[in-house]
Amino acid sequence: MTRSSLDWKFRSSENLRFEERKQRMAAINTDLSVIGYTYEDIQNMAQSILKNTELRPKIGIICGTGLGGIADIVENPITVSYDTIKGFPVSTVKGHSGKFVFGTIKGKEVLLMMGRFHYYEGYPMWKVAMPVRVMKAMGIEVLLLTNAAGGLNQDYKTGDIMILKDHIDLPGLTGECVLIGKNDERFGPRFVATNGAYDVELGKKFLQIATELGHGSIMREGIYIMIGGPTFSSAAEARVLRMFGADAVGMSTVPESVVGRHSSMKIFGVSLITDMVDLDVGSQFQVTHEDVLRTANERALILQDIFVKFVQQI
Ligand SMILES: O=P(O)(O)O[C@H]1O[C@H](CO)[C@@H](O)[C@H]1O
Ligand SMILES: Nc1nc2[nH]cnc2c(=O)[nH]1
Repeated sequence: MTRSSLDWKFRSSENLRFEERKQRMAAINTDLSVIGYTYEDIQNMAQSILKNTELRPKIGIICGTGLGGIADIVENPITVSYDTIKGFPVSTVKGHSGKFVFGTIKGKEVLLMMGRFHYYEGYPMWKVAMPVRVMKAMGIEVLLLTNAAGGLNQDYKTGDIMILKDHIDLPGLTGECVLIGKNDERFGPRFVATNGAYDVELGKKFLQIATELGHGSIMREGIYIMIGGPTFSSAAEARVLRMFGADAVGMSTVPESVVGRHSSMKIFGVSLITDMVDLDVGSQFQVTHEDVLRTANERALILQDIFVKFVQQI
């Protein structure tokens, strides 16, 4: 290689590095006022989805991992696949099929999200919960959140069903709150209280229905903590989460709950305890996504029975 071609190679790789550095700086200095979808984007998405149906449900359900079976109780379903909605993210996790389902449950109109978005999929936090704004724009007033979670409370068992009393937004506490960015007051206020986010009456109703159906012994009420994932917690980390006061851990729900609250929605949350988190440092037990899906599948019918009655009574 001649000296001049070597020079050229060196200079072009320097230029590349400079360009890369410039791009990185631009990303770091991203103007927060342009992050996210505008109010108009959200309205447009909502209107385009609603073109598929005459239904105008007020109850929205987000199905957790492996909990898409809730859709089996929907009568006359009309599905709208996420990939047909311009600007909508796509589901990438097994157990999240990636579509909206409109229909009725015992005559009551509902909208299901079969497939949510998680931070660990690579979506920025504001995108993870953006569909909640779309649901609000479609007329949803009551948001029912479901998830698969690991049990931290040692009194819990795999297969238990935990009604959320409260949550801990671990990403939010460490600077990844879903509401970071310029606030558009048409979505909700700049500052929003998140205490008391989970509707007490809805919680009581769910518990009562589950108990009447004979499932009282597996019902729990507790606190959900969100971690970013996709790693399941180490035993030492899980001990910290338990010390924080959490009863169950998962990688979702909290951003949706916060955005729902910001949008003045009534919120209910329920976790299926798909596995018990190992708190024993040194243990070789390794939970898998398949374990989570298996428990979700085993409890599908019970959750369906409870949801039929629950939705009827909202
Ligand atoms: O929270 P959902 O979506 O139910 O899923 C839970 O299950 C997955 C892990 O198996 C994680 O995504 C965790 O958050
Ligand atoms: N251990 C554990 N189990 C889960 N099941 C669903 N999510 C989780 C999680 O974050 N940790």
